[in-house]
Amino acid sequence: MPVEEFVAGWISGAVGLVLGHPFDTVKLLGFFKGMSFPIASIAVVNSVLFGVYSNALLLLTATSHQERRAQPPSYMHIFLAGCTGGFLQAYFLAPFDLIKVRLQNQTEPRAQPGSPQPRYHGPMHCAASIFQEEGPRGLFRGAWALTLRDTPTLGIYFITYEGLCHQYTPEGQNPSSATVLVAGGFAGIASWVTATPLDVIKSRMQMDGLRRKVYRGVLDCMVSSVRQEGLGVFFRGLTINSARAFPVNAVTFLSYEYLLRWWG
Ligand SMILES: CN(C)C(=N)NCCC[C@H](N)C(=O)O
Repeated sequence: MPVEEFVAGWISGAVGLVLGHPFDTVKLLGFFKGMSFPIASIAVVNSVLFGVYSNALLLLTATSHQERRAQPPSYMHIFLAGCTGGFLQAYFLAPFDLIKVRLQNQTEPRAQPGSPQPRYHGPMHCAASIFQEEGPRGLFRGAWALTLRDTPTLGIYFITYEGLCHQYTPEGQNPSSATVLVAGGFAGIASWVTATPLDVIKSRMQMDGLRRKVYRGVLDCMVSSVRQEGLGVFFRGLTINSARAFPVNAVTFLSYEYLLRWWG
């Protein structure tokens, strides 16, 4: 099994993460400032995503990353490989994402002196508290919604990237840096635009049960969110998600492509 894609996925994810960090802190109202935890999580998650995607394509088409320029896989194969990568990475992402969402939603640090202490003191404390209070399964709260969010949207991610590269690259050649940047950026936007409705639901499921349990499941969360807030609820965060997605995924794909070309 080729491992370069796992390593390239990790490094390129970290590069994208550094670029996206200011957007994340805006999105999180400045509460998720440390970089070591997101870098550790991206190491696992992006290497699983890119590694599984590439190895799934290898299984489906019997072509390596280098051979795929001369023999492009079908869009169906790209979509299936992307969905497989998205599905598997969701399970690695679930505990990291839960901790991120729980820390993001802590309002206490903004409060005045004398107000209650924050519930969690940092990522490790948050993980340990969830484990103690909710058991090991607690660390996977919202994982089902996360899987529903990531399985199809990562298929869309890779299909957009490969489709745009194919469109703007002469046959048999590698895409230029400009093409990779634009295709990567639009792949990020396409995946986040389609992921945003379930991203909203996923975050609600991850916060559910902290004080009391409100939702009976993903569907119940969707229905009651729409009943209370209207259809607009599914588009919360769409602008910031898309604005962040372009630069993050442009540099992620650029570094991924160049690392793989460099390693031969
Ligand atoms: C849930 N969605 C839409 C995705 N995971 N899309 C792929 C982009 C991944 C990249 N690290 C980012 O954070 O934009």
